[in-house]
Amino acid sequence: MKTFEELHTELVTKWAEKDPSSGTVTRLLEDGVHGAGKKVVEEAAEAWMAAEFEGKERAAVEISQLIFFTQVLMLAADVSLEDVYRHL
Ligand SMILES: N=c1c2ncn([C@@H]3O[C@H](COP(=O)(O)OP(=O)(O)OP(=O)(O)O)[C@@H](O)[C@H]3O)c2ncn1[C@@H]1O[C@H](COP(=O)(O)O)[C@@H](O)[C@H]1O
Repeated sequence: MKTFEELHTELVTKWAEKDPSSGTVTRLLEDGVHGAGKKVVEEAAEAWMAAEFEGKERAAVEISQLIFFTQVLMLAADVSLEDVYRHL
């Protein structure tokens, strides 16, 4: 288990190092902002459907994917946690 911030720190580090063992880094290099953005939209729809029709556990899984791909989009767009938190 990890928190939002812990996942973010891990992804930022792997992205900065262009860690070749990271599937996230590999995918981001291939797909960029466009690919990450499409995944956010896809996972948002899946999270909505799971929450409405599939119960709490499935909703939690899909929301975790939405969080992950939101963080991937942040990396792709060079948006930091501070950039986001400033607006909360
Ligand atoms: N939390 C995640 C995570 N959630 C989802 N995914 C990726 O997203 C995929 C799920 O997306 P989909 O359901 O759309 O699966 P898909 O069918 O393969 O995707 P498409 O065909 O749509 O492209 C998984 O197969 C993973 O590749 C994740 N990949 C990594 N993490 C975490 O990110 C960190 C870094 O991981 P690495 O990059 O693997 O080192 C670690 O803490 C991991 O636990």
